[in-house]
Amino acid sequence: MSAKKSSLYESLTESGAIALAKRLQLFEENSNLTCNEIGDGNLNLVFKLNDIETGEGIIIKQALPYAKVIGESYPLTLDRSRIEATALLKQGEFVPQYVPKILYTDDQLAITIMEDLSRLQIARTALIEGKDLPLLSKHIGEFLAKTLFYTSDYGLNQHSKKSLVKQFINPDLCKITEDLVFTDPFFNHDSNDYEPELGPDVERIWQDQALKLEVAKLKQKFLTKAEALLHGDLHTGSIFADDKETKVIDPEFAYFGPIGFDIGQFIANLLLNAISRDTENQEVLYTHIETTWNVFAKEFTTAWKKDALEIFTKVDGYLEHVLSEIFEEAIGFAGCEIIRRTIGLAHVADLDSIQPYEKRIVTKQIALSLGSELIKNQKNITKPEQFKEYVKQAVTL
Ligand SMILES: Nc1ncnc2c1ncn2[C@@H]1O[C@H](COP(=O)(O)OP(=O)(O)O)[C@@H](O)[C@H]1O
Ligand SMILES: CSC[C@H]1O[C@H](OP(=O)(O)O)[C@H](O)[C@@H]1O
Repeated sequence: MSAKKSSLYESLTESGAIALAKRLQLFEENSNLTCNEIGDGNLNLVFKLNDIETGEGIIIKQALPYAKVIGESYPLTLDRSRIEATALLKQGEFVPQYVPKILYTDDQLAITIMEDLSRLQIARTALIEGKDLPLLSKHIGEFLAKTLFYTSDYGLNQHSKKSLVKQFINPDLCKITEDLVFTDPFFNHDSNDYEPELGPDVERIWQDQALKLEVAKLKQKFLTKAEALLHGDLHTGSIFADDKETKVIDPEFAYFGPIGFDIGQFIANLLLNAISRDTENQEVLYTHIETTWNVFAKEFTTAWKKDALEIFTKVDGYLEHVLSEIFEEAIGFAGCEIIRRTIGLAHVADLDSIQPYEKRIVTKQIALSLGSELIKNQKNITKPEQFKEYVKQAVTL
């Protein structure tokens, strides 16, 4: 079986990508172009085209009718390309400074052509190399506050919100998250992938009924709480950054879900990087986590006070209630992301590149313990400053 595709669809080759770019007059007809397929993600093709003389470049991203990392046995809708391009354009209305410029889209060919961001570095790689990325959390806090507030029922009128929800019905990609983040890691499922030394720790997770009850509640929120237009996969591999600039890419998992999910995924990936470091180098990550939340809360509050449309937003205590629910859910979602990145199908280089092997195993044990603690203690962690304490507690378990 394969995903539905139009008769116009064909997957691009490097020479096909050059021909397309010239046909679209994105370069001069006689320009001398190079093209390389550079996709290192799990799902799509990414072609980087450069003009040899001027150095100018563009990126052509194309969805395949299946998940690249698994192969044709895992059909996947091409509609994710439309969703990704539409989400980038929508986010660009609120925070153009934090998303790539879109040059062209074609839903039939499942193609998005965008600005080449190669001047920046993928944040995960930069953090693994020990870079600080000083503005990362300030920028992501603002990205989160504005994209989430202005697509929520607080910031949109009822009809506009519903019509936007219709454009972002994304069942295939949501199913991946429902399975890989919220289900498989908590059961003995074939998709799980972990070192044999982690067997007893994994078994403990599968047996932990209190943990599984909390995961069930979080999964239910992911399934039903259409609060705002999420990025849907906001890990540090979906962010380009340097010391001054930040750009968020790859929102093909976008759908209307709980605001805390985007925040939780980002925080989880900062924590995964933190625990991969020696203790003395972890502080910068905890500061990033605090800043992400503080900037998010400040910008969300500003938008609420300035632009809220919902009449109840004027009621004392409602904003505080909404923010504390978002925070609590973010902690729980962060715990699920940490566990799935440790023992599920899709790992992260922060953990998998740790040497020697014994240190990698110990760090993964810490990750599992930390993920479980966050899920079970959502209600007790009420401030971002408390993360450090919980990590320390998890390390000593
Ligand atoms: N706009 C861009 N500029 C430069 N490189 C990009 C751009 N978009 C994607 N890439 C490269 O392609 C890789 C995969 O892109 P991504 O959108 O994450 O694909 P996938 O959807 O398969 O995960 C990124 O890690 C990055 O190296
Ligand atoms: C079979 S998809 C696994 C995993 O990959 C996605 O990430 P990315 O597109 O950035 O490579 C997403 O996190 C999925 O859970």
